[in-house]
Amino acid sequence: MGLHVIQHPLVQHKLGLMRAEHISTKSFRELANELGNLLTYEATKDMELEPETITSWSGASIQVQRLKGKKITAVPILRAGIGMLDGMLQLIPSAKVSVVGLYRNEETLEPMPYFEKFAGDMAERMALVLDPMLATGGSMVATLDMLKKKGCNSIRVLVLVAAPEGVKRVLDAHPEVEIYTASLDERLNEHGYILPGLGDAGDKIFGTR
Ligand SMILES: O=P(O)(O)OC[C@H]1O[C@H](OP(=O)(O)OP(=O)(O)O)[C@H](O)[C@@H]1O
Ligand SMILES: O=c1cc[nH]c(=O)[nH]1
Ligand SMILES: [Mg+2]
Repeated sequence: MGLHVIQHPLVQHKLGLMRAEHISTKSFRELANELGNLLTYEATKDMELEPETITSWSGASIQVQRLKGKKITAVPILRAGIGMLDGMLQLIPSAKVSVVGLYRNEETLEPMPYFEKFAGDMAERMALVLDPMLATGGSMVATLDMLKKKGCNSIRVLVLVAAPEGVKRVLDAHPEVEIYTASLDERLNEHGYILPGLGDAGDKIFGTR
């Protein structure tokens, strides 16, 4: 499938609130987490279940469903991806967290790696990569390259806003990856910012603008 643009009304409403010019740090941060939660819900819709027999409250033996298969690691890309992490962990509280640190060189727009710390057994895990912005796609492709080097081959990407340029770059380099986003925006401006976009998501989440 490749790209999934989530049209759920709550997702679209919350993203619309985030686009306002004078949004506060508090509101932007809350909404990033709420959308992290809703995108996680959508991105895990097809997870496999397996039946298990348990003793229920009445003492009867009943069959229930439990999640089967791969363990999960959340992969927030520093800094801005941290803004979606709590929302994801509300739904998957037992997920391990692997952290990748990258910033974009403002002149060249190339990703500059500065940190990585992965969970164990990456080959056995499904990675849910978190970053509010998929712009040129450089940071995301660098992250996916790092994940694959660790043996991780089941990867889903969760971004609040995606530019067509970034989607193409990611899917050209990693065609099997699924991208979940609240919006496929119009384009990048001459500085590599997404239009209409959200502005600098990291600065808005951390209050450093
Ligand atoms: O698709 P790209 O062109 O690579 O741009 C997207 C990246 O840029 C932003 O991070 P930034 O470099 O601003 O770092 P920050 O999260 O620390 O603010 C954003 O959070 C992505 O990681
Ligand atoms: O629009 C953009 C592009 C990259 N990083 C951001 O925070 N915003
Ligand atoms: Mg930033």
